[in-house]
Amino acid sequence: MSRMALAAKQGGAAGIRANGVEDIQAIQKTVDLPVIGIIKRDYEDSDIYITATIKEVKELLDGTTAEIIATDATRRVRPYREDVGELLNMIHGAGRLAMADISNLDEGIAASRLGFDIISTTMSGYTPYTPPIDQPDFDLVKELSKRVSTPVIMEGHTTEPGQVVQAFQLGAFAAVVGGAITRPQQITARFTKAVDEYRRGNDGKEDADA
Ligand SMILES: CC(=O)N[C@H](C=O)[C@@H](O)[C@H](O)[C@H](O)COP(=O)(O)O
Repeated sequence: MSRMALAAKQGGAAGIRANGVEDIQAIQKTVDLPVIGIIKRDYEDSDIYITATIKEVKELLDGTTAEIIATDATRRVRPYREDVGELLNMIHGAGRLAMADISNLDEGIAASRLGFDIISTTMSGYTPYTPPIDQPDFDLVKELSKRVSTPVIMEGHTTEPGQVVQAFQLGAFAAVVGGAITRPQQITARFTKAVDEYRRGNDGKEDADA
């Protein structure tokens, strides 16, 4: 992951969002970009998995110097019924910035009021009450940017550079791009899917002409 981060820096990225203490440490040794740190961990009593509890916040604070800590700030019940405000206070108490991963406008406004420093559209399409999407949630970026003074980050489902430009046009402060940069399997599948669709549409005729 540190080499991925270096490649992203060489490509002009302004920051890195990374998962896990070990990877973040390696990334911070390799690049001098600001880091958004998260820990993804599953819990049995909750669907929340991005920096879900105080434990993960503590691990990130103790184990890394990530400038920003992101946590799921959706309205879903947290593991052990913890309060997101507690996680926020811990992050601020350690002098770091807190980023709220939300899925809709209400959650974004609530996170901004609670004192989060950054609101991100990360969870749109992933909560049971938001429709599945195959492109960034531009409406959410636009509405949030109008309604909160907190910086808004567009994150999730980005596949094209033009979508990042669109985010800025709609008022975003920044964009986090994941799989389109870091997941070769996902990138390859976009190409093979396009070819498969073409072949199906032509009923295999292009093979006959070849
Ligand atoms: C929902 C969830 O777990 N999102 C995660 C958040 O850290 C990552 O797996 C995503 O890669 C990231 O949000 C960027 O999104 P995309 O890879 O679509 O550009």
